[in-house]
Amino acid sequence: MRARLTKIFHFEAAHTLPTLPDGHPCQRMHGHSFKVVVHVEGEVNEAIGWVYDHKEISRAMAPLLDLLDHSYLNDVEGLESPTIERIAAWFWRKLEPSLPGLKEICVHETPNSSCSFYGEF
Ligand SMILES: Nc1nc2c(c(=O)[nH]1)N=C([C@H](O)[C@H](O)COP(=O)(O)OP(=O)(O)OP(=O)(O)O)CN2
Ligand SMILES: [Zn+2]
Repeated sequence: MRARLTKIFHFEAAHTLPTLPDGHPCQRMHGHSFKVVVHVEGEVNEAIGWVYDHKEISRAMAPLLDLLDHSYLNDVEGLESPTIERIAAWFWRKLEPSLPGLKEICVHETPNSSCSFYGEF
C-alpha cells in the first residue's frame, strides 16, 4: 500500500524581485507570510502503519525555516531573485537528500498565489 504525507510550514520574510520589468511593484521591498507545503510518498510500513514519521519532515525543514524566517530572502545564497518558483526549487534541493519519496513542494506567498515544484530542474 502506498500513501502520501503532507506537512505545512510557515515563515515570514521580505523580498524584492529585481529581475522584473521596470515599474513592477514587486521591485520594491515588501513582505509575505509564506506557507510551504511538503508532500512525500512511499510504501506504508505494514507493521507500523506509516510511510515514515512525519516528524522527519519537520526535522528536515527546521534549519531551513530558521534561516528564512524574518530574513531578507535576497540575501540568502541561491535566492538572489526569490520568486516562489525559485523558493520552491531551493527547498527541493535542500530537502531531497534527507526526505525519501519527496514528491511536491508548494510555496504560497499570498492566500491567492502559489507555485508547485516537482523536482524537474
Ligand atoms: N509567477 C510569479 N508571479 C509573481 C511572483 C512570483 O514569485 N512568481 N511574485 C509576485 C510578488 O511577490 C507579489 O508580491 C505577489 O503579490 P500580488 O501580486 O499582490 O499577489 P496576490 O496573490 O495578492 O495577487 P492578486 O492578483 O492581487 O490576487 C508577483 N507575481
Ligand atoms: Zn512578493
